Amino acid sequence: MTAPITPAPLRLGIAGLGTVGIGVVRIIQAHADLLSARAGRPVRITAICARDRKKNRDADLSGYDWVDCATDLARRDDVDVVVELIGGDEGIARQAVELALDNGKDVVTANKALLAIHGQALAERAEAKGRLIRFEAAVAGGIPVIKTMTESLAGNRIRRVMGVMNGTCNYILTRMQSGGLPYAAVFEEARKLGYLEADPTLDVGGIDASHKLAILASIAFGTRIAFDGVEIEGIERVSIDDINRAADMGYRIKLLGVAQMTGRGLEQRMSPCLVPADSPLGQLEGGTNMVVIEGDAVGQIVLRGAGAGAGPTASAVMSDIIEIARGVRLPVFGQPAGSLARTQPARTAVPAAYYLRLTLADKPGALAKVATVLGDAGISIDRMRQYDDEDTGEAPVLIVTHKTTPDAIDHAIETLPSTGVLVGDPVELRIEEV
Ligand SMILES: NC(=O)C1=CN([C@@H]2O[C@H](COP(=O)(O)OP(=O)(O)OC[C@H]3O[C@@H](n4cnc5c(N)ncnc54)[C@H](OP(=O)(O)O)[C@@H]3O)[C@@H](O)[C@H]2O)C=CC1
Ligand SMILES: N[C@@H](CCO)C(=O)O
Repeated sequence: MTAPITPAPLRLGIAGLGTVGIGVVRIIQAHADLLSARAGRPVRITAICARDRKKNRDADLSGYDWVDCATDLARRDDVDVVVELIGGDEGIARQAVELALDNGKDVVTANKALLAIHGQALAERAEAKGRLIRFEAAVAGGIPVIKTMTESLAGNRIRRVMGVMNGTCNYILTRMQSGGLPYAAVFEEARKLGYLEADPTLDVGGIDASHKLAILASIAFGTRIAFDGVEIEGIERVSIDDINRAADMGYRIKLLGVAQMTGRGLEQRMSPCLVPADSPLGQLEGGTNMVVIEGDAVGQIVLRGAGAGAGPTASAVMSDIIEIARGVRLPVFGQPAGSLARTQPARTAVPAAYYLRLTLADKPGALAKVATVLGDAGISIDRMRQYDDEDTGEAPVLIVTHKTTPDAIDHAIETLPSTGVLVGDPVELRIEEV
């Protein structure tokens, strides 16, 4: 009698044993049988790598070979897939990924920065070598948005992709609202909770979310990743006054990414926007992410879930590993890299309503002068509220416009100081239809 043939295991080399890396190790250790059944073959870690070998990682790593340099994983014969969980768009992460592809290994990564900057070159490299790069965890953590777009929605022409893709910013904005706290205080709170990236500008400056948006736009529109084409504004200038006054008008402020293809080119913008408080995006609390995809056949899809953290992010990494173990082989961005179109970046021209917060000198005719500037720019006022000046001699005024163009708003903002009635700079935020 012949013994049953055991399928060859898929052998992993894991580079990076931090939040996500250890999360992956834990899932593989806890669910070995389940993974094997679903993948059709065992999934094994053969070698691991991090910076500090002596660090207590609260996990049993004794069964795996330790290598001192991540590129060594890419050189090993007993590694089929290099799982890059170090981070950063340059340095060792990039070297390990490139070497892995060159040495005939597939790559799984959660590294949105690397993909946003070098995604096209890496995809071409992978395809030239007949290898894969999978990156479900790179966008919106545990939310399965990459597979949804490349597989489930492959029959659609995508009209628009938008969403909240940075949990830290959403935490800060919702916490400012719930606690009535200023930005600086909540920023400090987020730092103490360990929510901020080592370089916090990546979060609050909107860069991390823009990396993710650029990746989604490439898949959605069949275009080469164009991170440079994202118009980026972070949340640093969002004040507690804006949070409160937007709430008065029935809105929430979110760091919102929007990508859509227009006749003029690809619009990609990441900026604080107002959304209706009762909309799914408006109700998104804390570190949760949400991605909204609009396809011509399917209509609107809303995906919501944890955008970060060991479990959710490792869950997404595992989905890629199982996909490779099953033998599913898809082009990196959903179609061959050579067929991805070059695009022109296009500045947003889609009309929207706008929120304007102005502080005026509290004197006769001040409001009339503002109304004249707006009228001359072709901007019609929908709603307006003047707040108590508390004897300061100043009048805080909030205006919600009817839909108008970004050019008209820019023109009005440039012209308003010439009225001589403005105290400080006006604040202008787009109100996004969702
Ligand atoms: N944390 C999250 O929730 C999410 C993270 N990601 C992405 O996942 C990736 C990993 O993130 P995360 O786990 O949070 O990061 P961590 O900072 O927690 O872990 C990074 C790991 O990389 C190791 N490392 C750093 N430099 C080197 C080096 N030169 N050689 C070998 N190893 C090195 C570190 O080693 P040591 O431990 O010894 O210092 C550490 O184990 C990043 O690309 C991140 O953007 C994506 C979605 C969510
Ligand atoms: N800094 C990121 C981590 C997940 O990508 C966030 O806050 O969403």
